Amino acid sequence: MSNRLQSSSVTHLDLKKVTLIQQNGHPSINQLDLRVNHFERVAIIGSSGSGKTTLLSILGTALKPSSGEYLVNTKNPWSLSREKLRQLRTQIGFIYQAPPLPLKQRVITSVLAGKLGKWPIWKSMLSLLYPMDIAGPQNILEKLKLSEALFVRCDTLSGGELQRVGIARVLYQDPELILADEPISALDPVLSELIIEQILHHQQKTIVVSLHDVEVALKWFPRIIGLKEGQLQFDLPAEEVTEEMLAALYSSATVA
Ligand SMILES: Nc1ncnc2c1ncn2[C@@H]1O[C@H](COP(=O)(O)OP(=O)(O)OP(=O)(O)O)[C@@H](O)[C@H]1O
Repeated sequence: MSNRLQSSSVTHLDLKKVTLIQQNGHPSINQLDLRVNHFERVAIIGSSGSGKTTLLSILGTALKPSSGEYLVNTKNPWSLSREKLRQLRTQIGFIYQAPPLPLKQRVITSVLAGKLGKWPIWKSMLSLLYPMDIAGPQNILEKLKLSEALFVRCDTLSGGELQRVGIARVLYQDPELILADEPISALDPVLSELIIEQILHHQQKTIVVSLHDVEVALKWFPRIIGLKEGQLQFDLPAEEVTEEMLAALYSSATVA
């Protein structure tokens, strides 16, 4: 069996009436039905607080639904053994708005950490002390216009540079599912386009990205999900999203 089709492979994702209630009793995601198919490219748009990060966190198994069902390849990840869930998570890469990188760490170590879940323990431990691969991270950082940062410490980088280190780490991880939360929030328009292109570069991945930049979403993603108050406002091919739909999505009027 090929490496890409192990039992931990991520082929499709299903949310069935999923609700996520926060500690304050507020539902960030409310009765959401959604299916994401293998190798799909999906952009989630919606105003601040509409639930984009929460939805991505559920898809990435960082948050467990309060009710409803989340299935990865027809299996509930929360019913898997600890080891199976760990294996599944090695196939999920999460790109954060502000990546939680140890600031004293060198960039190369932070990028190599993308493989920690996939390498044997001895190699992972050694890579924290001595880079086990230089060409791999260098190659990815070059594509993200950050090759000069390979050996510098993360605390010497700007917010946009740090954001790209977080992206490099996930690209180095080479997961089957990429979830990206506002991956271009700290980048200028030229870099934003380049980075989105790099994230989408590999055809054999399922990619779900939240974006505030609607133009970028419509230009690069064939499927657009409009989220409002934790519910689907629309789920359409990009070419069918109209100005009126966008105006309603970002208006303060509440969901009926
Ligand atoms: N830990 C938490 N405790 C309580 N409420 C939370 C928590 N995290 C998020 N929320 C609330 O859940 C809702 C959805 O938040 P979420 O971060 O998913 O939105 P978002 O669409 O990603 O917002 P943004 O575009 O500003 O990043 C918001 O009302 C937010 O205040």
